[in-house]
Amino acid sequence: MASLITAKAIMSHHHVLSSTRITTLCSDKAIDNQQRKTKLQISHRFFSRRTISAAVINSASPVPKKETVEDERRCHVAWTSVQQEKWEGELTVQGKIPTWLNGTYLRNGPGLWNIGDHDFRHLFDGYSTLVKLEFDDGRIFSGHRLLESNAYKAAKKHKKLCYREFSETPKPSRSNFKNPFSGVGEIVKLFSGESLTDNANTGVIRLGDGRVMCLTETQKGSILVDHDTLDTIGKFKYDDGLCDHMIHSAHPIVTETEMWTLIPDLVKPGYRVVRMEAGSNKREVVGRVKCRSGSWGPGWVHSFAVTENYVLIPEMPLRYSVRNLLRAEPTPLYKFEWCPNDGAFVHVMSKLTGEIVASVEVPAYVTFHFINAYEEDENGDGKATVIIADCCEHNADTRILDMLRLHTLRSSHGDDVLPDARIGRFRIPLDGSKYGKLETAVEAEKHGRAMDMCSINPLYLGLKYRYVYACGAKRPCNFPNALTKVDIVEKEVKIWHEHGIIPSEPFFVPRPGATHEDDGVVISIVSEENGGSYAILLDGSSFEEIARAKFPYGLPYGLHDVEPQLSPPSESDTITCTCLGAASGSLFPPIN
Ligand SMILES: CC1=C(/C=C/C(C)=C/C=C/C(C)=C/C=C/C=C(C)/C=C/C=O)C(C)(C)CCC1
Ligand SMILES: [Fe+2]
Repeated sequence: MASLITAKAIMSHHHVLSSTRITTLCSDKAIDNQQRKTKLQISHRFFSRRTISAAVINSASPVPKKETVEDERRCHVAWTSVQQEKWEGELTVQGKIPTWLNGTYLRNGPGLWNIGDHDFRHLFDGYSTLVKLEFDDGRIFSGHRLLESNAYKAAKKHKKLCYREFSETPKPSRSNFKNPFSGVGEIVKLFSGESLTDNANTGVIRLGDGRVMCLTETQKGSILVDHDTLDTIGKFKYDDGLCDHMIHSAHPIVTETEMWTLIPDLVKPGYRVVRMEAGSNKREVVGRVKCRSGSWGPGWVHSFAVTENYVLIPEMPLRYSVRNLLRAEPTPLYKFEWCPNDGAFVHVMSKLTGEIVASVEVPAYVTFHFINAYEEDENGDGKATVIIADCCEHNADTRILDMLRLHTLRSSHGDDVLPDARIGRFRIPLDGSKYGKLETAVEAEKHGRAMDMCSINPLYLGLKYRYVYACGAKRPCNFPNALTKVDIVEKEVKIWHEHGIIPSEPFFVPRPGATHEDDGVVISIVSEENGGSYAILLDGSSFEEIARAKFPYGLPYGLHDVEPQLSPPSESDTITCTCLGAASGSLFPPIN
């Protein structure tokens, strides 16, 4: 590892370094003695200083004013593109990293929101940027790197958008402007997946066989990376005929032995539930569920949940819309439409047989991230009677999607504009009842009425659990600005916050040998108001700071860390934690 780390690099970031220090963009001047030996790895070609033109995204939105470079300077570093393609170096640690914490933490997210003079609209449009924290005997070696997706490479080459991103559509070429058949061509390109992006900016997983993959919601955006160098290895080639369906959940559920995911069917609205063995590239269809609502498209499935024996398939009233997928200009709900009158549902499929064992109507909901789910045996006879599934629920309010427009995020004036969210708890009876319940698990005021980007102790995946780590808020805010630990049994919340910060998804790493669910550390990367960034380690139990390590530059907000990937614990097993080695070592089964 040391040899890889020797190429430490420095960058000057115009948000980090004040004019009294280094003022040039992407300068190769040394920042301090330790970094003087470093080698710069910067690509100037692609990153330009520019005027930011904030675009109008829909008729319902007011016309945003044009931003200037000065505006961008003033905007939070969380919403500012990285200034170079890659960096690698050692961070100076304040505090003490636990000696058992060895291995690599990975985070994925959009980190570059402009090509030449064109600025993207939405947080989810940005090009995937991986960040790593390599914990080695109390030291942290870090780095970031843009993912070499075809979408990013083409944009870099042609200095323009070439694929359909979340809210952005490439402009038709001049020759196509007057071509009456170009619309048909666009439909073909969309349905063949050709025009869709492979910008895998959403999640990162480690498969049971050790391969590390970045993901977005297009299947072609499944890209293998080297977790050490952050090099892009190439496309993950699914060895099955299921790619025809183009889209899948961005959050598969991965264990040491298998991977589960959902593939929505846009033509015959429904979902395929698929399973892939560790070491294989072939997914098998375990079962299919038909949508219950009469709407044209299936509900959006960004994520879903599993228990020991079941897969939960959410059918949200926020539905894929083929019409909106095709539009050149984004609608208020981008590729989706809101159809609450057609009902909201949750389906439960047996992992073993693929049979649907429950399909219930529930109150309308909007969720992107399921937290966890488990089976409950209310009669005590060993037979599950109900499924509990928790998610970050946005009070059935779709405004959150539009709140994540870059213009809105960048023009924060201290107003309290973040719509409320809560931990939504589904109770799904397995007795054939028609209806399920959706309740608030913990009074939302306690976590600042913000709740998203969640994680749990990965050893409790699919099992009864007690603690949720997530981003919450200290109001007023326009984005979650605090880390929270929620005890969903005692209904208590701990908050960690510093003025002006935007923390990324907290990632819980259990301590080897732990006997309590919250015995471990929580890792997050924080973007600061002054343009800086640091990695933070909190104690999983007290939720107090253990250590932090400052980056020599500011990092933008990131979406997700590597997903949990542990075998469910059994009484006699010693479990090796494999969160990319984030906590290498042996863990004993947790005690409930
Ligand atoms: C929807 C289609 C696509 C893209 C989908 C993508 C990139 C979805 C990403 C969703 C994410 C990152 C959701 C995160 C939500 C976080 C929230 C709500 C945080 C709230 C904080 O308060 C394409 C792949 C472009 C193709 C067609 C369809
Ligand atoms: Fe996500």
